[in-house]
Amino acid sequence: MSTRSKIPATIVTGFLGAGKTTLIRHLIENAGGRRLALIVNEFGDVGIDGDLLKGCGIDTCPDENVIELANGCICCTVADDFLPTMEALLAREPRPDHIIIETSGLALPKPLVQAFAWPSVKTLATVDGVIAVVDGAALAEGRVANDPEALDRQRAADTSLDHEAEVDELFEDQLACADMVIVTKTDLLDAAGLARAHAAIAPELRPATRVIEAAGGKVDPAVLLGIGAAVEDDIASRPSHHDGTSEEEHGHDAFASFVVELPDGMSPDDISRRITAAVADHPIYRVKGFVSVTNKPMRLVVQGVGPRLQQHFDRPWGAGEARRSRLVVIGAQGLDAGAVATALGGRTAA
Ligand SMILES: Nc1nc2c(ncn2[C@@H]2O[C@H](COP(=O)(O)OP(=O)(O)OP(=O)(O)O)[C@@H](O)[C@H]2O)c(=O)[nH]1
Repeated sequence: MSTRSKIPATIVTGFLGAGKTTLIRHLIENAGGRRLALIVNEFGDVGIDGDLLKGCGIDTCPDENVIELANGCICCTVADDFLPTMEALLAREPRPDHIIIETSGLALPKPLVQAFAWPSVKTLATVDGVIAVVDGAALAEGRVANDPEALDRQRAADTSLDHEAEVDELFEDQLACADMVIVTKTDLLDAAGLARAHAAIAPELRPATRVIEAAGGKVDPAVLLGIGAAVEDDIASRPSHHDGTSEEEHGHDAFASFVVELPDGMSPDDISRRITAAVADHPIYRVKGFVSVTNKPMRLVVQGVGPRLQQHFDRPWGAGEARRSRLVVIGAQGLDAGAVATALGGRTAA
């Protein structure tokens, strides 16, 4: 048994586009000297979130402390990807003070918590808390995280699948596992919208779960870290729709993901118009990526969550960096990659 104290780890879960990366970015920037290590998992195989979290220029969170796991959903690859990564991280000197794990928006948090009961991890680390991030604006509009009309069109086209049930179950699992819930995007909400968002999550919460509101991910790290829940010892009190199911039955088959490569010369307005049209016509939950705009030295970050779209230039393209324009698209199973790529004015990347 190690005489050293266990390293606390915080699992940040939440549906696609809820605001996990934004919350973690603020946390890194305000970590107050704590040495943080991040494990970032994405459903698609292009690491957008990891890239956004790297290069934040904070000494206590250098790039090598941001580890990307982009081979699919972390909850399905626990033994192959997550455990070896954790073991390597726990062997590092100096040890991190705290580990933050951002799951993909489609991940179930519980299998990840269970990994902390593995002997190689249990003696060295503990789950300090599970934080579920929920999209307050989407909840206020009466959608968990998706566009109900697009889903209805999809269901009409494919009656064998119940995508809404999959999304709802995932949402409920993420909330039922949480020690703390962050209701994001409150800057977009009035008091009535905020009340609707709270009402939508209330039935899913365990009695002790704290709910915090946030705009722009601004939550004091002292609130997020140090919950001390030792979640791996309390797993039985966190019900899941997927208890007793195998990895194949987690329901990720209900989702599709691909990358669209855009040609040079598209303007931010072109891209915005095209994404808006594609989201209106196809069951797309999430679009995100980096775009090279002609004659602009800066990289354009494109973020779509359901019908809501944001763009900003984040940093100059590096000297030796290929200026590629690539968007990750995540949607319901059966999403027509070719048709979406055409609607976006590009082609699917190999
Ligand atoms: N207006 C507003 N936008 C927000 C807020 N938090 C996040 N966003 C935006 O929502 C979009 C998604 O935010 P992310 O932080 O990338 O969400 P995520 O949960 O990490 O997304 P995935 O990893 O793809 O599941 C981005 O365009 C953010 O700028 C907020 O508090 N207010």
